[in-house]
Amino acid sequence: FTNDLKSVNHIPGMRPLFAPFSLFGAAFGTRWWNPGLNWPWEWRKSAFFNHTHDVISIVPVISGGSSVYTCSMDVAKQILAAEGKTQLFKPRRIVAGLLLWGENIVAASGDMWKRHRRIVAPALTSKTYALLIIETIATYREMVDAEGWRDNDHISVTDFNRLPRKLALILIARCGFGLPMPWVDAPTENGLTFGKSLTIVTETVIPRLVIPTWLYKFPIERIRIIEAAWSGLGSFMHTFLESRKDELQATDDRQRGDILSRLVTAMDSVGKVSLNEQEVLGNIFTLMFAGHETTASVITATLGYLAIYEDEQEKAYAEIIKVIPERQDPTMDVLQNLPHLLACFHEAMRIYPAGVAIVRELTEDITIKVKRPTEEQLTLQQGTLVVVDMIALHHNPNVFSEPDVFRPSRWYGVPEHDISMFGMGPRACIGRKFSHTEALCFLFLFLRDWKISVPLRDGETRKEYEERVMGKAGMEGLVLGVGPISLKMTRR
Ligand code: HEM
Repeated sequence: FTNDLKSVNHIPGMRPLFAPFSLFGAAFGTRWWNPGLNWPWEWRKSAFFNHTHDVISIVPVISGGSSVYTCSMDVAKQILAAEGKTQLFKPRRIVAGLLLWGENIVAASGDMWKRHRRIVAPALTSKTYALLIIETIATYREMVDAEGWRDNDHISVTDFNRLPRKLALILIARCGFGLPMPWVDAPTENGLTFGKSLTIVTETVIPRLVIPTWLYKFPIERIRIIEAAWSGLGSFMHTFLESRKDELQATDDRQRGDILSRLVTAMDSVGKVSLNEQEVLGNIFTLMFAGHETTASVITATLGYLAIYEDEQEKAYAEIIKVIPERQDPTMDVLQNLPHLLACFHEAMRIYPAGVAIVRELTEDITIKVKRPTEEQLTLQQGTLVVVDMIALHHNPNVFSEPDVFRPSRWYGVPEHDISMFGMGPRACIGRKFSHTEALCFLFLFLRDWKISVPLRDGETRKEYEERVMGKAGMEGLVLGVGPISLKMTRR
């Protein structure tokens, strides 16, 4: 413990029994003696001594390694700017959940990361975004039919969160990989639909890591279903990849524009632009995780806030009907011309930054400048685990005034590369445009057709509702999201 304190330069902070990223830490939940997994949300105001400290340390007394956390934009930028040289590394134990299918862009470090990024980032092209708009419109219509909304003028939906989650998974599957995934799909031999298997797989990464393999032999229904979903999907993906390879070889059609065709093409290349089959699979699954829960969680939060703040909703509606008065469907030009709606999406993302933590291990000492509590230089030692706490950073009153207030106008005119919720430096998100296109297109269609409000309890004010419902956030799968929200919808 004394050595651990020394390794983090005695920076003040928490001294819990278990480290947050350790097995015991995660198992016990958030209590005063154990931060657990939800402390970044629950202690977002207090953890950094009410934001009077730019950095804190967490040094566990019983088990787990020590770490240094920051809630400062300046410090985060100083640390992440070092990426691409040699000073940062993604610890394998932290990204283990992302390695279940193979090496990939999110989990890799150093030269391996450069190779993956060089291939995967350019695989998202203008053709991908054009397809995404077409598919978002089609999927929205499928959803309206399947949910029975077409002939109703007044609708109440509980647990609205499941709808954007399903929409986003369908869209990344269809547009990224050409995978067949309708809103309502047919069951297969083992009773699991393709969509259901994919959903189970994306939701059970942590159980899959923790459950020992021998337990899969026992007749426990829940575990049997998890196993069936993982193995069924594994063999499906293998066959699917083989057939796409044959298709591409037969037609030499390398210009299809979906992400998978680009990745499969990299299997034929050599050196700095090549991937093997396991790496292609690894990237497919990683993009599916990174590309659906994040955007879905922010779409839900945006609608949750717009239902409470009706003035912001009316402003968004006015913007929508101004760009397309005849209720036509949106095009890319139209979607790029919705500054208020985009600002609403960014503000919901600031309050719930879906990517909660940027985690790196230092491969050499680095010296950073901090401002709080006093201006000084601080040396962080090689081997230190450094975490940018995205929740504390985006709720830091030194960066965002009145951070608890939903105020979209704070994002007007902010350049794209300053939208910090997508990360910073060379490893910032490659899916920003994908996420913007999908979210704006869906929000456009939804708000054009429906006026939304919230089901208040008797005598409850909107402010009280906001505290009761929007204050309850937590980890959903691998990302932060608002708890279940209900919406009342009235046809426009
Ligand atoms: C609201 C939506 C999203 C948010 C808030 C978000 C957030 C982030 C953040 C914070 C990072 C940096 C992580 C780090 O440095 O460790 C990141 C990286 C990444 N994101 Fe996103 N993301 C979103 C949507 C997407 C989508 C739609 C895709 C894919 C289609 C995607 C793919 C990726 C990938 C592949 C990386 C890793 C980049 C690298 O390491 O080089 N993300 N994202």
